[in-house]
Amino acid sequence: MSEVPRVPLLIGGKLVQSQTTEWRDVINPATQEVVAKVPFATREELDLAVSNAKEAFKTWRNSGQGARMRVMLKFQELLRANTGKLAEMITREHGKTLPDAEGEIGRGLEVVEHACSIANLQLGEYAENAASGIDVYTLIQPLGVCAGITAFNFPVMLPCFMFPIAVACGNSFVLKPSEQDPTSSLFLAQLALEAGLPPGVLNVVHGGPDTANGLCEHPDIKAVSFIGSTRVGTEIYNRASAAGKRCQSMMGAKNHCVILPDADPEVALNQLVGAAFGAAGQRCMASSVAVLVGDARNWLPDFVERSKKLKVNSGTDREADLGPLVSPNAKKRVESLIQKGVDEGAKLLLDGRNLKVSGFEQGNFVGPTIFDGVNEDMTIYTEEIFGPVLCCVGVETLEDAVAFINRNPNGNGVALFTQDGGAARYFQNNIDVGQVGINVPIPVPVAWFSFTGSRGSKLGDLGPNGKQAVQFWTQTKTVTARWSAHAKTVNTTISMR
Ligand SMILES: O=CCC(=O)O
Repeated sequence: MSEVPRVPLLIGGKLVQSQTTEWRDVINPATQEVVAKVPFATREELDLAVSNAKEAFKTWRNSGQGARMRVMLKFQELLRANTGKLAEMITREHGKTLPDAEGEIGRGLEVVEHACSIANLQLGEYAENAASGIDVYTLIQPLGVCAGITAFNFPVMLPCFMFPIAVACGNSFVLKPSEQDPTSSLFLAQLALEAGLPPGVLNVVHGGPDTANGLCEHPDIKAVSFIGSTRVGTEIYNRASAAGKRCQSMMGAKNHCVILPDADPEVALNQLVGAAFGAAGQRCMASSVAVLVGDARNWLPDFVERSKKLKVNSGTDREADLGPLVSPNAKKRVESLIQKGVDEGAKLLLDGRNLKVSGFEQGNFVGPTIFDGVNEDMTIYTEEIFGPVLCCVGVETLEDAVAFINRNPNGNGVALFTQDGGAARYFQNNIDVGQVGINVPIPVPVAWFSFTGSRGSKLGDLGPNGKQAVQFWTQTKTVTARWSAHAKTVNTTISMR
């Protein structure tokens, strides 16, 4: 029997085997096969990663912008060339379908492409003669050693939401990917080093809560970015902030999709099927609540029929629409929330429990599940389910829909389907959610716009990507400078008098 591979750490440009005694199994969610073992790094290993990053920062911060952009250009090329290999790693450890994995890599790639133009993004301001003979200008400088802590659901895209812009700005970085699917995140970092990042500029340490807390409290780390659940994100934000660090936590959600009766049903229903059940609902931007306005409520039977047609199978089947959930625990949690929905009186229109997938009987599968008659007090509405479960709510008017959504504490994403421009304009103006889709079900912005989830879905001012990412990973230094006039100029001036 071949031995299960042990996932190394990446410290100072080298892959190193952890000396820890604490290892966890990395499990294929479709088969329960143990595909790797991941270490929970020791405190010494975490410190070593940070000290390597600190050392590397001394020279990397003064490297030319052109040099940093060329590394990113090479990195995007390597990411493209290795998409197939990365996608297989993601599907093996996360479970999502290969097309979903490739889609995720594409979204990560977009951020790397954005980082290729860092010289245009990291520009300061200059005022000549702000006062007579005095110039004022800003330097947009890197912070130092930065850290990223990422969730399991996008093991390539979420790290890409962090380190490419951070290192392109001149920082060094320590990444702690999810211990549930670490292999693709590590390989991603290796590609960045192969592209030309000097040793120590990007390091990877694996682990659990102790490692995350260690990064939040390490005196040599200046900023922490987190993407994951609200519970963990709040803890990370509080710890990192108390330790005096800049922190951004992008967290849980309950994303509503409003369908007006004037929408094109073919478009709206198909898009909602994908947005609610794609990636098995394990994404912070999944549509988890459908708000059906007026007669759009009559479309529910049609929606249920469309949802029944989705194919649930191992992510390696390219025809599959949904793969398994990430772990048996995740499946158990989602199934118990479904039961809670039934117990609390919601109407179960489609039940995805007790699904057996032929050839993958051990997989953590849950099929598309639809509830109608959901109200604001039900647990299936108040909790983020993170599974393929859609809650449906009926309201009379668009104004009712907006009021209903604005009462929800989360503010990650929202969508509206309509053919009425005035309604769309009213909606975008009045909805209190940071990312709005108009006839677009999952409004994750392209990488040159920032990820602007809001309210309960976010802690910290600045989001990943776009201009906000550059602000997050840099500090502005303002210089007020007076130089006495050049001697020759002085003489000329005097002689002209
Ligand atoms: O998980 C967070 C991001 C997304 O859903 O695309």
